[in-house]
Amino acid sequence: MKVSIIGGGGLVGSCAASALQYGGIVKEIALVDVNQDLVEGQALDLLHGASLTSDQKIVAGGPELSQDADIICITAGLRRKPDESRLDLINRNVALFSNILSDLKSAGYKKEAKVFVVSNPVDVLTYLAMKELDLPPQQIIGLGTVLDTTRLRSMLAQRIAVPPSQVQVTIFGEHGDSMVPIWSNAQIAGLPLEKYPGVTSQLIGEVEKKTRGSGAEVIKKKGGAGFAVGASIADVIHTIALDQERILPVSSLQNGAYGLSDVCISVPTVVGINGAQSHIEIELWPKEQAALQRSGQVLRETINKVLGT
Ligand SMILES: NC(=O)C1=CN([C@@H]2O[C@H](COP(=O)(O)OP(=O)(O)OC[C@H]3O[C@@H](n4cnc5c(N)ncnc54)[C@H](O)[C@@H]3O)[C@@H](O)[C@H]2O)C=CC1
Ligand SMILES: CC(=O)C(=O)O
Repeated sequence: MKVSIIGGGGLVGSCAASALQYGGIVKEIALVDVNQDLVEGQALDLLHGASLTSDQKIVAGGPELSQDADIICITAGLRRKPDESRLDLINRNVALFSNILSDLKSAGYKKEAKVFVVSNPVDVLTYLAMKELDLPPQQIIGLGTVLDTTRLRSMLAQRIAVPPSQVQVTIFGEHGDSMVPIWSNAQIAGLPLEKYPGVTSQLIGEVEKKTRGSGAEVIKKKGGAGFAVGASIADVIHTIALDQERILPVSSLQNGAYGLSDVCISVPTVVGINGAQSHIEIELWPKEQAALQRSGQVLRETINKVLGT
């Protein structure tokens, strides 16, 4: 299993590469970036730790490194400014992303390749990749609300002093302001969240607010997300590589579940070796269902505005 990371010289791409190195599951990590010195430096730094981590091949270079990749992860992009919404970023990022897709098409890629989009605004760029690349839609996946979901679980766990892995709550919708935390099915170790000792609606509201503001808070304090997004990327890549068919809130093209269609957005998705294999539809509270529809509309309107499709 070979993974190429386009934007691998940057913060997100290099943190993803480091998480993949510790994971030890993929055999080859190829870092691609327009900043040649930076990407060579990142690859060298990873290589220096190889004898302590795993026996992976680590290389750096240009778009040709994606030709034989099984998963092409795109993290290249401009960062969000602290006061800028992720959707505002699209005007600056769409041209850059289109160039990357053109480079990919010129260099060539495997027909079984999975293209995994992380650059923001991730849902819109996932849709653009799906339109531009000659691949089945299920092979195009966006990170979607995987990062938001781990942020929510981890911070809720800290507030109520339980292990983060025992918190079950998922965010659907846009990776952005209209994200929809699904509290109707939330559990702690299989127990209903609302009955768990110490959980109040005020606490839930506070953790939700903190999660919505997490991206901006991290940008303000350290320039951008790195470790958590790197771990999130590695989690999705390992799920594909091991064909685990785990249910993850990745972004993918919708074809009717939850009344959503012709938009890439996060809903629970079975992820395996074929990519985003199917969507799982569950009953939501009416206000959650309505919020998800609104989130889909936000993305559709943006796609109409900036891509004209
Ligand atoms: N979906 C998500 O959950 C998250 C998405 N992001 C997004 O990830 C993107 C990258 O963020 P950072 O790594 O912090 O930025 P960064 O500035 O550290 O890295 C971006 C890298 O992309 C490279 N690059 C630019 N144009 C390129 C091209 N045509 N081909 C190859 N490489 C190219 C740059 O040289 C740079 O090394 C941003 O769009 C950011 O908003 C960041 C965090 C979370
Ligand atoms: C930058 C971004 O999208 C995040 O940290 O959530």
